[in-house]
Amino acid sequence: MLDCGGRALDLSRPRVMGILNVTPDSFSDGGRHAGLQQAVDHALAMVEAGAAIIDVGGESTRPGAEPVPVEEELARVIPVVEALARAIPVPVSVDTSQPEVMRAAAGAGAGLINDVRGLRLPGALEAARDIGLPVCLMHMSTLDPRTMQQEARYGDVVAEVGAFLAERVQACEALGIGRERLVLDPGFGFGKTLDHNLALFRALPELASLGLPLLVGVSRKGMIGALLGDRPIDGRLHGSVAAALLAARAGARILRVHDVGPTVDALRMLEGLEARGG
Ligand SMILES: Nc1nc2ncc(COP(=O)(O)OP(=O)(O)O)nc2c(=O)[nH]1
Repeated sequence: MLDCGGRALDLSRPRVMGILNVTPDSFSDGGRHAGLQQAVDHALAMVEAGAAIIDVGGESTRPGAEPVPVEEELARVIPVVEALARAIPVPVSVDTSQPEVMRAAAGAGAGLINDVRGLRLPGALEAARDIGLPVCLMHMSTLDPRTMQQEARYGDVVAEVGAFLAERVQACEALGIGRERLVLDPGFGFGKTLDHNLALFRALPELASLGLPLLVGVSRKGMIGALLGDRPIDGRLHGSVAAALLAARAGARILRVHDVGPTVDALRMLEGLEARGG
């Protein structure tokens, strides 16, 4: 059980994290939920469809994305976190690397920090320590989405991503952020080629053996399109659901997805059929 600021996230079985991008330029749904009411309505619909947590992001981190000024990220994210903390019964996570946004989001009622940069920006570790919420630590090859794909070079991607995550856990523990607050994420698509992503996906059981809950985010990403013969983004639903299902079977505990209903149904089928040995 993850204590998300007083709201529990039961990780005894795989859970779905609904993506709420309040950005104009996210790779698959930019601009769709930029208004406050649209954002709240979409979050409510995802909770209704079975999302166990809603992830609010104000900065696109797709390859090549331009950085967002902190003031702009705050303006996009904090009103939505405040509204959702009142409107929905499940935890709200904030997808940010900025310490100021982490602190403001915690004050606004966020229950988890989702940092694609693994608390590597100056002040991020201290902010995470101070606010006391659970943190998802994700691997990204550089700190900048504009360069991460150029830096997609590994001797052994699984070993190197695993070592990175272990190092970030140690950095957290050194500041008193206990393992019980940590979630790990190999960062699919963040400075990885297709082959790297496939190697990491196949190594999920190994990464799960690090002993901390795994978050997997492959929804609608390039690796899905590539495996479906360069399928465009709006044709990646079925592939995304299949990948989420296989990630859950491999040990992932949080599946970060755009399409909550189909993913929840797939996980329920997995649970029902496998639990009953069907
Ligand atoms: N922990 C975690 N967080 C993430 N945040 C954003 C994206 C990118 O997807 P999306 O938010 O849909 O796109 P964008 O970054 O363009 O907003 N992927 C992950 C992920 O794989 N893991």
